[in-house]
Amino acid sequence: MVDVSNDSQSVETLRWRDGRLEMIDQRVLPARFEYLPYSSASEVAEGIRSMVVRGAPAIGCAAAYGVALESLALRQASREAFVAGMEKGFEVLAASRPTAVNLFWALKRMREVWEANKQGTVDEIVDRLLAEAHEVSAEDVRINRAMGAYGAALLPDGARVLTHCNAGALATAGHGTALGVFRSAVEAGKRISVIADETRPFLQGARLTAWEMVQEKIPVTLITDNMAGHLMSRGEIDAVVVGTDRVAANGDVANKIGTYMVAVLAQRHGIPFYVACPLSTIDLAIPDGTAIPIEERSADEVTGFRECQWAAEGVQIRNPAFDVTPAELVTALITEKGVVTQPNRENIAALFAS
Ligand SMILES: CSC[C@H]1O[C@H](OP(=O)(O)O)[C@H](O)[C@@H]1O
Repeated sequence: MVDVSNDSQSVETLRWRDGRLEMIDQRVLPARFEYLPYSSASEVAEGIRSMVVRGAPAIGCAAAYGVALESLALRQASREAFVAGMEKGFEVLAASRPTAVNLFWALKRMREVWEANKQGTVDEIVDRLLAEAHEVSAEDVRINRAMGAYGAALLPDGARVLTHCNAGALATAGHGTALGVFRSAVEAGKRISVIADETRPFLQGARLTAWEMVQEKIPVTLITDNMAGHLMSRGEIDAVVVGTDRVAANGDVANKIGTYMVAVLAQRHGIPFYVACPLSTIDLAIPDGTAIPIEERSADEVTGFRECQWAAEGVQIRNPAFDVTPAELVTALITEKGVVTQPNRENIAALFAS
């Protein structure tokens, strides 16, 4: 049992140690808890692509550090090689995964710092980029706590809340988005219990959400993905809270594959379906969910898990990693600026204007 049950924060998904980034290897949790070291943009990009780190906000934080690491790695290069290397670093990070908009939000933010400082000395550039990367992560935790407080107010004492995938501390720089709502509810004295979908094929629910909740002694029950409807029909689920990877301007929500099914079932049973959504995950440039790029991952994530392969040889495989829940199925978006009920183009735009 790893001791993460301290008062100040949940598990530290990413950390800066001795001039390099370290990230928890989420591919091997809960069997092993270990940090892997990163010293360049390309290494971080591979960590994002292979899901050492995953979850929209965590991906954004990792990418921000990837840019800062690249400037450190190029410190001794000629000015021309430094600039060329930095551009390559932005490019390789942007190509790591397509759906989570936080990746592109973070890279845009780091590029603004790069453009504003690239006439300065290399040391000045490195310092400014690293300071911004630290701020992206520190801000993420503050945002998650603000969002958590708004979300906690929506949950009645004793609520049994279903979540899908992992939108926890492991998907962020800390506290979590959907799981941040649960943490904030518990901090507010509410006796909520969590029902976690295992979330095939990468099993973020069984491996990550269950682990986070057990570590912090928040009651959690694991179910397979095909059980949610049955529990809802038996009145055993009071609310659903999930995270998101990208929300379109009209409120359509991209999230882990299987979320759409949960949303349809929730509507069928009159159960509120909430999406914990930092503003950094809303993409106003995308008009609706049909324009959100859906990542298709490798077949071997479906055919088995590590050494254990169960699918018939030669079978065709699909592995879309996300799906889109139409805005009309979303009861409310929970953001750091408040709760947006029945999200639509107008009230989302108003969020940014407020
Ligand atoms: C708080 S964002 C978490 C979000 O990211 C997950 O996807 P992945 O594990 O593939 O990065 C999933 O969609 C979660 O809801």
